[in-house]
Amino acid sequence: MTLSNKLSDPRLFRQYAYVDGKWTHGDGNREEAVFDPATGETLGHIPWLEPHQITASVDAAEAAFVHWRALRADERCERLLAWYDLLQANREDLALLMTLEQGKPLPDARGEVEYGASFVRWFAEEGKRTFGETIPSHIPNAALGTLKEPVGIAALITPWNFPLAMITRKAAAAMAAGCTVIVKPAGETPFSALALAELAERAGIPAGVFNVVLGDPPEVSRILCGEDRVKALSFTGSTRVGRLLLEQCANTVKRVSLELGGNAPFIVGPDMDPKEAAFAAVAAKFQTAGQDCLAADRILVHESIHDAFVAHFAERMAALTVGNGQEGEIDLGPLIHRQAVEKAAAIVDDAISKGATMVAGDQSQAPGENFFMPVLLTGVTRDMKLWHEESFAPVAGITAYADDDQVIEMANDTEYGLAAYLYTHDIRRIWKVLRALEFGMVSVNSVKMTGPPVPFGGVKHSGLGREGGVTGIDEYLETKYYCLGALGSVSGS
Ligand SMILES: NC(=O)c1ccc[n+]([C@@H]2O[C@H](COP(=O)([O-])OP(=O)(O)OC[C@H]3O[C@@H](n4cnc5c(N)ncnc54)[C@H](O)[C@@H]3O)[C@@H](O)[C@H]2O)c1
Ligand SMILES: N[C@@H](CC=O)C(=O)O
Repeated sequence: MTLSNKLSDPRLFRQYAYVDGKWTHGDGNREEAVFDPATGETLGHIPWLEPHQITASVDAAEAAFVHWRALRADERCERLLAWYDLLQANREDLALLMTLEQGKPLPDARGEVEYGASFVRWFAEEGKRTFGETIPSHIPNAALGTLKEPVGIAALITPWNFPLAMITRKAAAAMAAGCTVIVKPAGETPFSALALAELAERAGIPAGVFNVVLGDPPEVSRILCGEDRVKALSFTGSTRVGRLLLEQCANTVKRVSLELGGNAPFIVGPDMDPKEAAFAAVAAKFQTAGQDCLAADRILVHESIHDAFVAHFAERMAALTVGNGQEGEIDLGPLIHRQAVEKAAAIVDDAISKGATMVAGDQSQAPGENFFMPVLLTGVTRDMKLWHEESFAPVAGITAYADDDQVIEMANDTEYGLAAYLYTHDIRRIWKVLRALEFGMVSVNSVKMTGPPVPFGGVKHSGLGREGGVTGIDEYLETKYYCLGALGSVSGS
């Protein structure tokens, strides 16, 4: 059965790029296969656009910008809300597409569709609140103030782990601000992006406002980052590629937003119930099979409850089911590809060779070549890759600590600064640790921390800027200051 036959609406499965409102194939006959990571089956093919076709997407976005920015904010809001309604109405198909190309369990994929759609609704509304300000004038008979104006064309480059929400969190903000966008999704998961384009068209988003380009990643990004007409780049992905793109944007002095890697500490205080904390840590570590920028990568547990915590963690972890995300009650789907499995195995081997203890994680039970069974390691130390690198795999590492000062220092001992978790009910400890953590987001006694009202983003090498929340739209707005002089009757009010 082909993929389109599995969908209620077969037209949501597109194997073309989407430029200027047209489904487009590559002029050079280059293409890429897309696989189901659970089965290795080929789901379809996508074209790689040629350089002149990427430039044509910029032409289209430039032409569309003139009209899109001229709409009233409430007119853009109406179209974005129509898009939101279509995402909701097609939730099942979008979730199935996502599970097939990304591997995450269907309930998680449904959750991501909901999550991704929520950004469209949020920014549809926020677009109506891009207020400028009135500035009390220090210049005689002048009126001073600011206007908020769209920056122009935004290039949005996104990863495979959240194939839909990482696009809508950027695109909805940019489009609500009056910008036009060129999306370059990850080659592993293009079909969610293309379904978004199909639904954008049905929602009445004009041609050229939302474009999806496909191609060789370095080639596409070199063109988009080097294009002077592209005024903003928003990238979500690895720190390695983020650094590269930041350099590429230097010549054209673009607005750059970067949502990069994480290496989240999960700190458990001595006052915590070890079972409650261990169950929370399992949830924070294994979502999306550990392929999550918020994954609890370094679990730091007070020495007084360490052994009990490890026992509860192992018990909860043993109950996790691993398998094809389309089937039944699955907790963990496959990793995205075989290289990810090999990287996970190497990180585990490295930790064991440096003295970590493997409590659980029998890979002979893996249900396929892209699957990695959850691993629990104790005695993790700073010389191990598991401490410094984002494993992006279901590998949990636990380290004991002695006091708050030590755990703060340990938690901050990473180049990353995206998210941190803190589990304790001691308000003094909460305040002290929360303030001392060098992370953009700190979640206290809660695994869930994200959503549309939240300013999502990191410090240090985890990125630049914030997405979502009331400030997320600012990434796509310029502030224009005005001074209206010689007004005669106006004084400095
Ligand atoms: N901070 C966040 O909000 C957030 C959210 C999701 C994922 N991430 C991060 O994303 C990473 C995982 O995603 P990934 O493996 O897709 O990341 P990646 O950096 O390999 O790829 C991200 C995007 O960049 C493109 N790309 C890859 N190599 C490129 C190159 N040399 N030049 C130009 N473009 C290139 C890819 O095609 C993809 O579209 C993790 O580090 C994760 O933490 C961060
Ligand atoms: N889970 C994150 C994405 C990171 O990979 C989010 O909620 O945005």
